[in-house]
Amino acid sequence: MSVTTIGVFGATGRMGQRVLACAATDPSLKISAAYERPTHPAIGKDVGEIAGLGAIGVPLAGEIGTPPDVIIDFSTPESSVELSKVCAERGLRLVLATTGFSAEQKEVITQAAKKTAILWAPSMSLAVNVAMKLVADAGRALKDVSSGVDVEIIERHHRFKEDAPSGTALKFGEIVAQSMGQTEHVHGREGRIGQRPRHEIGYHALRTGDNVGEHTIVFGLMGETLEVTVRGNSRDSYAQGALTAAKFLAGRPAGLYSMADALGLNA
Ligand SMILES: NC(=O)C1=CN([C@@H]2O[C@H](COP(=O)(O)OP(=O)(O)OC[C@H]3O[C@@H](n4cnc5c(N)ncnc54)[C@H](OP(=O)(O)O)[C@@H]3O)[C@@H](O)[C@H]2O)C=CC1
Ligand SMILES: O=C(O)C1=N[C@H](C(=O)O)C[C@H](O)C1
Repeated sequence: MSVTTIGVFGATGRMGQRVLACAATDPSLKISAAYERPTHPAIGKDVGEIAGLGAIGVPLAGEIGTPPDVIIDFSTPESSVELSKVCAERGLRLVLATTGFSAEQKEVITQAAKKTAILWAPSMSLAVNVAMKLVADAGRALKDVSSGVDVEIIERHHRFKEDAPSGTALKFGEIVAQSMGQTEHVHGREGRIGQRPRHEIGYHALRTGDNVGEHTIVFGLMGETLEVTVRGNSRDSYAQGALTAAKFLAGRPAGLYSMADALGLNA
């Protein structure tokens, strides 16, 4: 059996710890490194201890020393962008799961993927990526309904989330616009007086408690409503997806890959 070595960037965060925990039980993976910012108070401590797994012999590092086969990143937009530049310079493969990028930051990542293999997805979840296919199909089927179809996207996440709407909600909106042709993306309805125009997609973000992530795409027709909903029950859905992505990416040439590639959903 071939073994893929991974390094986890943002290792002490909510997602970083679940990635470490899931990887530790997978014999086809070896955790060889874990990173945080160089000034992080836990630098040098065993990351297994930090993640509640017991010691695994991997100290938390502030920089990339001997590189793993693939780095998995769940951190912040600023640190992810810097990481993508380092990966491009050193030819390191990167699973990039962070969300909340500006247009300029997205361009830096896109350029980095010309020099190394980057799998970039706002959701590593299998169910979410299958839902993306369903939503594209629904959009194509409903695009020409003469009385019009209104699309609104509702997402719910935990109170600690720092970006809104979620990267996944924005991706769902992109997919809907590609399949149906809406030209405007509207966030909330306050101050929007008058009837709803047809050419917009509405986004609504809720932040409550410890919700690990829910997305509902509402297609409102005259006389009926179609909704596609995905609910995360545990962060392990994203962590397992990121590990699948790392195994897929190992040994790949430079380029920008998606979760649909890793899951074989493009076939
Ligand atoms: N694609 C997907 O499937 C998913 C994506 N996400 C996204 O992943 C990101 C992280 O989420 P979550 O784990 O909840 O967030 P957390 O805030 O819990 O974790 C982020 C971690 O990144 C660390 N970090 C910050 N700066 C650096 C740096 N320069 N170098 C290394 N590490 C750094 C933080 O450290 P410190 O605390 O010191 O700042 C923290 O430990 C978010 O953008 C989220 O939206 C989340 C779930 C699923
Ligand atoms: O911050 C989170 O938690 C999540 N973020 C991602 C997003 O912004 O889409 C993915 C998932 O929904 C969890």
